[in-house]
Amino acid sequence: MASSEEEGSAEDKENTKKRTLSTLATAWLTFYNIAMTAGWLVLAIAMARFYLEKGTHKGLYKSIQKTLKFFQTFALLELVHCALGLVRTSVLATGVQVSSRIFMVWLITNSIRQIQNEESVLIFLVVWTMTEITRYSYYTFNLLNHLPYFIKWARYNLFIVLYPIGVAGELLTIYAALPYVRRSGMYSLRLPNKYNVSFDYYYCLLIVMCTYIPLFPQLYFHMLRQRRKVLHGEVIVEKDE
Ligand SMILES: CCCCCCCCCCCCC[C@@H](O)CC(=O)SCCNC(=O)CCNC(=O)[C@H](O)C(C)(C)COP(=O)(O)OP(=O)(O)OC[C@H]1O[C@@H](n2cnc3c(N)ncnc32)[C@H](O)[C@@H]1OP(=O)(O)O
Repeated sequence: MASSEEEGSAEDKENTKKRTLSTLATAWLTFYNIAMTAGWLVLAIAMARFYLEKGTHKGLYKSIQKTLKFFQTFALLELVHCALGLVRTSVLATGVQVSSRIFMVWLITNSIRQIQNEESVLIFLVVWTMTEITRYSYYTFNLLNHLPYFIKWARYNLFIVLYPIGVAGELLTIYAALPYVRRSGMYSLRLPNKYNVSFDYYYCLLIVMCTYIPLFPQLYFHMLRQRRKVLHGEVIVEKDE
């Protein structure tokens, strides 16, 4: 049987391990959030400079695409943070949010050059940039225990208008892509083929557009609940947590 001294030292070791892990997690998250805030700030400055110099949004996507692809893809780490339990966040909401962004960047805007100059692309780019600068700076200052109220306010109020505008920009962009996808048959597999499988990217896009109808309200109401919790101190139990 272990003596109470041995039990005490095992408990101490366990506590030290937990503290080290929590310090490492906080250090990593602080680094991650600072890097992401900086990345989206770089994007904001690049977009503003492009517009001031050229006086048009045409060509803007091409000029910022590398930075956008890098930082938006880096956000896949948010799923890892959830999976490892580093953040107390909704896995479902994070999964939908991140996958739809990756989808928009890689499988729509990056893949279909003809739509890159659409106004709708500018809309979601501006909205995403405003959202992410606010969100990541909120997380950073929160971790450092120095959260200015205006950042907290912005994080839990701006989304009320930015979310619907961003979603409208995304849906209009997918809609603009439809004729090009239909004409080119891109990412589609027609029968007959050796796998005996058919896939039509055009119909896939129509389905993705339809999935916004049930999924977007879920995200929006999730954020409204977070808002009530953070700004008004209400205790809320999330179903998937
Ligand atoms: C394969 C094809 C798929 C296609 C699917 C199509 C379906 C599409 C449906 C709709 C898509 C929406 C599209 C979207 O791209 C549109 C826009 O973004 S428009 C712009 C406006 N957007 C927003 O405002 C985004 C809002 N969303 C979010 O903030 C998050 O992504 C979300 C996951 C939705 C919510 O975040 P969360 O649940 O994490 O809430 P909190 O921020 O309050 O955080 C909860 C706690 O976790 C801590 N946390 C989270 N992350 C971090 C971090 N990185 N570092 C440190 N701490 C973190 C946070 O502080 C909270 O902790 P505590 O409770 O202790 O304070």
